[in-house]
Amino acid sequence: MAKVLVLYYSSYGHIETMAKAVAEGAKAGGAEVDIKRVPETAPADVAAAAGFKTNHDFPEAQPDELAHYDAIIVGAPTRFGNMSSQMGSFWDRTGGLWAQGKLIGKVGGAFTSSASQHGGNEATLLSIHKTLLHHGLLIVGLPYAYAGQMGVDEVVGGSPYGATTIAAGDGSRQPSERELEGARFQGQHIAQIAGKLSA
Ligand SMILES: Cc1cc2nc3c(=O)[nH]c(=O)nc-3n(C[C@H](O)[C@H](O)[C@H](O)COP(=O)(O)O)c2cc1C
Repeated sequence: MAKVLVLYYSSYGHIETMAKAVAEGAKAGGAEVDIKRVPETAPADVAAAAGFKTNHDFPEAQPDELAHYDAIIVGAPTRFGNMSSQMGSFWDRTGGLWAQGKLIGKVGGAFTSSASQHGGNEATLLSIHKTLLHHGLLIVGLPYAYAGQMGVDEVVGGSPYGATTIAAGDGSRQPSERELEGARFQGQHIAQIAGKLSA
């Protein structure tokens, strides 16, 4: 059975909701799944002023734990077209793992959230992909087999680079069922591939 880690950061809960859906899909794909978050790095006064979440459903990850998994699926909100600095800061602590090649050959994926439909969500996914590639992970996105990413009948996230959701400028929009289904699809797809590679 493949072991999958869903590793996320979320200021307002959108990515946390997506992380749960990714994990549901990975479980359906036959994997043993953990969900962990990376630590908040914003100063407490900045986090409070911006209304960042302080109650979290999942424990903090430690960099060394990444080596225990067959697949790592990373979720972080879009910040000026990049992964959030909290997630980047976590990966900045993985130099030791990189030096030992501990993550080479594992399966990786990315999902994100952005305020607007074209606010840089694909660029954010690629920013996560770059980090995973430097560590030697094999990148898996959200294939067009998930047809819910197509169509223009409603606002919908999702791209071949990974699952996404659109939060709106004030954060009022929550992940739609179609976006959550994309997250589940990506989780299941990655778990199935990791299962084959680790068999
Ligand atoms: C400093 C900062 C920069 C942001 N940059 C972008 C951006 O470039 N494009 C965009 O669409 N949304 C941007 N956003 C909105 C976030 O992506 C949005 O709050 C997030 O996706 C919500 O996910 P969360 O609830 O998991 O934190 C930014 C938010 C902050 C606080």
